[in-house]
Amino acid sequence: MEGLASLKTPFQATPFLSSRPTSWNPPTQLNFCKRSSFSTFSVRAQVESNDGSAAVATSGESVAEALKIKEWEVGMLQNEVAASQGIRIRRRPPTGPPLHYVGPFQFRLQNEGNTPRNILEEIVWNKDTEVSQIECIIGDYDFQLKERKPLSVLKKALENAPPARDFIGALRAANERTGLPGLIAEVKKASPSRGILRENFDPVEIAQAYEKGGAACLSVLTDAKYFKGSFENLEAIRKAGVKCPLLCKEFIIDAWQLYYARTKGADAVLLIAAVLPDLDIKYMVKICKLLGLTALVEVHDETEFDRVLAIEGIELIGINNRNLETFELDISITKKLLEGERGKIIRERGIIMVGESGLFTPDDIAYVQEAGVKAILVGESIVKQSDPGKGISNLFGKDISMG
Ligand SMILES: O=C(O)c1ccccc1NCC(=O)[C@H](O)[C@H](O)COP(=O)(O)O
Repeated sequence: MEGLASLKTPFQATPFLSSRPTSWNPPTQLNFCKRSSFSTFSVRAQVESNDGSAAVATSGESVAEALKIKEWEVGMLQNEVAASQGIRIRRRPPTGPPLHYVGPFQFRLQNEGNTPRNILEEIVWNKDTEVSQIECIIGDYDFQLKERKPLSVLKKALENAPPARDFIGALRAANERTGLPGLIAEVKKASPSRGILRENFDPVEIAQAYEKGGAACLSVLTDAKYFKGSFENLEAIRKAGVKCPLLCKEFIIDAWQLYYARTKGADAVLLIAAVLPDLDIKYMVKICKLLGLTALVEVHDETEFDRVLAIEGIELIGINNRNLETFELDISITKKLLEGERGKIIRERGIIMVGESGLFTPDDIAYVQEAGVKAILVGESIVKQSDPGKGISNLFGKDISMG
């Protein structure tokens, strides 16, 4: 550990939040990352030291470091805002910014708090790295979003995107046609809680089987690292002529992802209240409306549900029966959240409720329908079947296809 002290830069970010410590905790671990590809600016950056004195950085390296410090500060502010709304998921690791470079490696001294507290937090931290395209090795995984394009380029690409289709309309129509909750059938190869769900995974074939089997809409996993999904899958399903509207099942943390999803043919996106502060949800719901995307806002407990109900303009809310921090499944969560005053508000506003996760039998469907959902999101129980279309009739206990 002694040797690590010599890696410390004399300059650190000026603390701007009263609750934040003015210096880093003692390092417990050394993290090696591939050096990020900051361009070397010839501008001057001002960085303040712990004692408040300012220093001017002229080299590209120091500017890059100053930028990273600022980026880290923004992340910490996001964590504080989220925590004040009862959000347990921290947007970024609470470690200090990188402190030194040696050769092609960037050294970062880590605090004990740098370990994600649960799988959802790990996914979010990974997504933050992916989306901001900081090339980095996380464990043995070296990922970079292949197609990070500036927003101006994405906006241009929107002109050629296939038109957005009516996701809620499709769910309502299915519900009216069958008298059962409209099905959002999930195209998912793997998940953190269940591992590989289907070895022989052909997304287009599965999507077509779901459509034929009576699904109203599809949910397509696009996260690569934890779900073995991709935007190529989403695009391929859309291009294959599947008519069911498509939900891009992604961990959205940045509005850029909404534009990206739309250019790839998504009709709807998932916004997770356990991850996104209120202001982000409000802002993203507005962008979704501008893009013609439907926002499915997902909650898991009363606090999240009340936060979402306080936001105007939300038309589709999912109750996830799976606790994404512990993987625990309990379909009575749907019933619990829809009882009493909250259920009344939902009915008055005509919001469509979606029961998500852990639905395997006709009894499960009847239970959540009785609780008040007009739609369900189902993955495991149907994607694992050799014929996923047949999986749908098994799930409902009858054939719900159009015939
Ligand atoms: O399913 C997981 O392991 C998981 C872990 C962390 C974040 C999200 C996760 N799942 C997303 C979902 O909730 C499901 O894919 C979806 O609701 C379908 O659930 P199921 O029918 O139980 O496959």
